[in-house]
Amino acid sequence: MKFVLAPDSFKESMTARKAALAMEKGVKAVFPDAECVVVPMADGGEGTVESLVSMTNGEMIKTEVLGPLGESVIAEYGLLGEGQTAVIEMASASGLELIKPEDRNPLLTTSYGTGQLIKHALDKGVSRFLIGIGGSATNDGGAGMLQALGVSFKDENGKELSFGGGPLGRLHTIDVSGLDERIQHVKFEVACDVTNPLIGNNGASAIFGPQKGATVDMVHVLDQNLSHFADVMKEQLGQDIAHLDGAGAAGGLGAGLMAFLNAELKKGIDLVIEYTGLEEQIRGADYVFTGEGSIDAQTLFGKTPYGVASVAKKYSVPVIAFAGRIGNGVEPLYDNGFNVIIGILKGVTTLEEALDSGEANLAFAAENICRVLKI
Ligand SMILES: Nc1ncnc2c1ncn2[C@@H]1O[C@H](COP(=O)(O)OP(=O)(O)OP(=O)(O)O)[C@@H](O)[C@H]1O
Ligand SMILES: O=C(O)[C@H](O)CO
Repeated sequence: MKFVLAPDSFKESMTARKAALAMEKGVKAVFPDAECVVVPMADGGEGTVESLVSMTNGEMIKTEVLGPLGESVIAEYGLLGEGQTAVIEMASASGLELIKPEDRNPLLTTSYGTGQLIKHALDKGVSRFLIGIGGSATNDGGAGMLQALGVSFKDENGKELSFGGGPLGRLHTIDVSGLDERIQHVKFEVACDVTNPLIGNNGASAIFGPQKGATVDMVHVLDQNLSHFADVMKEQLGQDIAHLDGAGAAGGLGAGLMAFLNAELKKGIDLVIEYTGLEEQIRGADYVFTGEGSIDAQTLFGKTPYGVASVAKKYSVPVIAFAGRIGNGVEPLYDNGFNVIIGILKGVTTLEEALDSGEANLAFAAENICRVLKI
């Protein structure tokens, strides 16, 4: 009997790998000879690097880069087991969590450190990048990342623009002649957390500017600046990306990646499914176990267990989903590949206790499900 164990992390309780191993423990208690394939999942956001690195026996690489305010930070990225693919979460170098709330200012913050991570991985000889974008402190259209890779953004006096979403309003000339030439030979795939366009009422500045410290006036300036950036890109590079889905992700880093690095933006979960080879594992499996901290009405909108269940549905493999918390509105999941949704708690406890006992509770729930399967 073959089980594919493909949960996401249970936030603040266990990583995806720990959750998968807890499931394995439960399965083995009932079916000691079962084949268990552990596939720690993620949706392109937090935990993606860790899951893909552990799945492929890759390595984590740490390096010093410039943080969002130009300070020095130690960021990390993953090199997958085959040695050809780098997996980078932009938030590691340019994330909101790196700055104290009172210091957040998207007029000043830069994505430069993300570009330095890309450069570091190019030096290791990779030919493919998976970049998770979101959770950024920045609103610079990816200009900082591009500066780190050799692109020059000049004002009308020929002076290089300083960092941040503020100076972009003075952009006059884009010079791509210094762009790292290795870029032409590598493929960029981007796991995007949102589909917002670059500018306008639904754009990067209006929707995500405030969480990065922008006041109402700053949002206005930032939006105008990104709009100017888009005009210059259109005029000088022939790239019209301002209204494309995802161009506004991570303060417009989505736009910069598409326009300059020819990157393809995809849903994070779809990329993780592809990179983990989940589909090949599920084909021919008897059961798929998935799960996440919370399974609720949002799960249907592209969350990890939904992605896993969609693949299983294609091959008619039954799916059992485990959750710490089951919210309202999960019924549509039963028509979308989920056969069963199980809450793992044994009884009423505090959240703290529940989070602490996650692995034991999940293993016990998985064991009990297997006991049902065995009847
Ligand atoms: N072991 C657990 N037992 C009980 N509840 C849990 C457990 N682990 C997580 N949770 C609940 O799930 C919540 C986190 O949900 P989840 O892991 O799905 O993250 P999310 O932020 O909802 O989703 P995403 O990571 O996709 O944005 C926690 O706040 C907690 O309420
Ligand atoms: O970083 C951000 O701006 C948000 O997570 C949306 O991508």
